[in-house]
Amino acid sequence: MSHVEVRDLTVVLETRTVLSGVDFQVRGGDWLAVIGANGAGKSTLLRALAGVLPCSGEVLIDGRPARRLRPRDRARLLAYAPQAPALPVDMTVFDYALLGRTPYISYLGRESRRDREVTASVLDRLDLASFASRALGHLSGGERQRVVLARALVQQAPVLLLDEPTTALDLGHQQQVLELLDRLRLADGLTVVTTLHDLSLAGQYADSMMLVAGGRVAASGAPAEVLTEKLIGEHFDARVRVGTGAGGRPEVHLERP
Ligand SMILES: Nc1ncnc2c1ncn2[C@@H]1O[C@H](COP(=O)(O)OP(=O)(O)OP(=O)(O)O)[C@@H](O)[C@H]1O
Repeated sequence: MSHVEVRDLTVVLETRTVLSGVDFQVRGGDWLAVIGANGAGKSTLLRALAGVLPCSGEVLIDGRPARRLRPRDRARLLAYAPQAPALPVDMTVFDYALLGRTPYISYLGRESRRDREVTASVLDRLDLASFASRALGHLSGGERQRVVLARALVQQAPVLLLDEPTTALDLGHQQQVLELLDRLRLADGLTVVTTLHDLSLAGQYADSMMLVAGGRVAASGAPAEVLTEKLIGEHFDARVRVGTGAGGRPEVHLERP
């Protein structure tokens, strides 16, 4: 299990400070849901954690500064699924997902039977086995989103960073993906950080939540501490009613003004 600690994370893009002084920790095997209004800085946070954006501050994985890791070692620890990456349209689903094995394949080497087995098994768990030889350009939005997630899972890293992993998915596939992540977390001790716009879903699955507003942490804690009518009203400019669902977890309902 890998513990993630972030200290004073700051990201400046062009001349704008998009994230400022962000501190948080995720215990190994826990699920943190990052929420916030459009433009709050959620994707930027995940990209900075994934090491694809320059940032200041510190990202520590099990106490080791991520910036000092070689890209290959970092990729074995952290897998990142962006929201809507540009995909090579002619590449097959299988070959794209297999790219997740890159950190395990030696330079100029070829993938092993195990690499192909891991890839096939993840595609199967995401209902993508029958798409394996299909070109990425010939997929629906939800199928593409599952393929991006598949590539991240194929990486078998102990920390998963997922940017809005369910936005394009139908209800059944949302449930399938979130349940799969939860099972992997419980069985393999994966540490999961997701951004999620669906606040009720976030509240159902996350151990802890962090509300980001204007590039800063506005609130963090257990789902019931973050999903309050007051905080949601203030930071999303939305009128909601927060009820209590299964297991005492908060459920957020939009109310007509
Ligand atoms: N290259 C850039 N240069 C300057 N500002 C940028 C750049 N990229 C993103 N931003 C700004 O940074 C802010 C945070 O963007 P980010 O994508 O992290 O938001 P988000 O919380 O993920 O939003 P959403 O919910 O809409 O996906 C936004 O105001 C965005 O316009």
